[in-house]
Amino acid sequence: QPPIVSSIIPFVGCFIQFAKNPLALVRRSYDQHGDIFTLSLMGFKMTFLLGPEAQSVFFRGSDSQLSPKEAYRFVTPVFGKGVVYDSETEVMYEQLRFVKDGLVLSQLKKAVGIISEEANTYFEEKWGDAGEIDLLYEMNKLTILTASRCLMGKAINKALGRSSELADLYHELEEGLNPISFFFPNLPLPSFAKRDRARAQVAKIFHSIIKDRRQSNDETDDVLYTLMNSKYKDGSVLEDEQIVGLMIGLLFAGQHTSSITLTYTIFYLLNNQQTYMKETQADIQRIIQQEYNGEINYEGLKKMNRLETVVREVLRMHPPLIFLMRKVMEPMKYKDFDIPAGHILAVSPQVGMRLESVYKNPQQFDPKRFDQGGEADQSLPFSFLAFGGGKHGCPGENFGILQIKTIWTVLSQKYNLEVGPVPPTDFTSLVAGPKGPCMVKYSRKH
Ligand code: HEM
Repeated sequence: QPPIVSSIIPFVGCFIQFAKNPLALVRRSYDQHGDIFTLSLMGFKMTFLLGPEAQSVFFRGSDSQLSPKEAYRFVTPVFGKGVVYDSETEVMYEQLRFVKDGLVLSQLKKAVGIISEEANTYFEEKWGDAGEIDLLYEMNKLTILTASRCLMGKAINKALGRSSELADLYHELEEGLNPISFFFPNLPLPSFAKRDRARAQVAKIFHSIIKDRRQSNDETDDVLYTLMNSKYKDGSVLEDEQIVGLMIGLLFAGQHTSSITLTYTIFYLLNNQQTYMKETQADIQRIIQQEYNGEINYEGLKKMNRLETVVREVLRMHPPLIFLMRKVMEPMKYKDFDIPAGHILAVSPQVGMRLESVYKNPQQFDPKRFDQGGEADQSLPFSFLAFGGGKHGCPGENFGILQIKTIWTVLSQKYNLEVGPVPPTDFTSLVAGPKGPCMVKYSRKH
């Protein structure tokens, strides 16, 4: 069996160190034991695989051997019953297929127009000419608007009325899913009760949108339309409850991950004025302004290579999902080690992408490593982990990156920003982002 990281307290094991600073513990254990080791946490055995070779075992495993469902069941209070990880494996695959069908290229192309329109309106209405804001909070509010409009059309703005309501409800959903909920999903915590109330309210709003769509015979071709018209292999359609759960799950998966990455991207760009900021803005001028006459579109954004490499480097250094997990269903082997059924198998994008053996000078922000022909092109498969990999790799990768690029393009053409140094990361929440508040001064460009 893999080496067990020693601890003095039986049962509790390394839990206290893990809860305080999980990444330091994982990194220390890697330095001591190498690419596979087990942490004992409140009776759970969590076996970590680190480095591309070990990580490939995680991503190449079949679902019957390495189950994401069994590891992620704790999200059910948010996603809902019968949705993705709470459904039979075959049904889960089909639901994930519907999601992928909803995020095809034609949808992404439309999304750029929607996102830039929403972002423009948001800045005009909320920001005005000058002021100071908490960037992370603002990007959260904005991305939930842009993403929900892309998923279910203008009806969401009408249904919400007040633009911050959905963001507030989502905040409560997120507060109710912290790392503790993985170990104790049913504790009677106040944040869990709040989470359940928030879920019921979000579900009510989404149900009303589905009902309106049906009654008005609206055939707007978006993700909601795709879900409403998808059929399982047996010919049945999704129940409304499942559609609602998938929409909640998609927004949940995509919102904080994107807004955190966007916030860090802005901090890194502004902290690298003479290099990456200059290059990125020159690209906006050359591509968006000159080539496309100021129109922000999919083709133009795709050509903005420097911005893309900045976003990828931000994701390497600050992946919002710091641990990915599967439950071992059948005993398996890695090198000479037997991993027994029942262990939770984990990879850590945060630790794994800062290994010196994988990326040179891993603590240094260097987007050029993602240039064509650069260092990252020669790296082994499963070196870049921010979007996971294998059959459960993120289906929202292109959408997420496009959303970040679009919002930055709108924002940076409108305002000058003044920011402090890049904030440290808060690792206590399930989705790890900059420690707030992230105060930023802005003034309109003339
Ligand atoms: C910067 C933004 C994003 C990051 C860093 C990110 C990261 C990830 C990662 C690491 C996984 C793999 C989880 C695992 O293997 O256990 C994942 C899965 C997933 N993501 Fe994303 N994501 C982002 C944006 C989005 C967006 C915008 C959407 C939807 C529109 C989305 C939907 C999903 C879904 C549905 C899954 C589950 C896939 C499966 O289990 O097969 N993500 N994401």
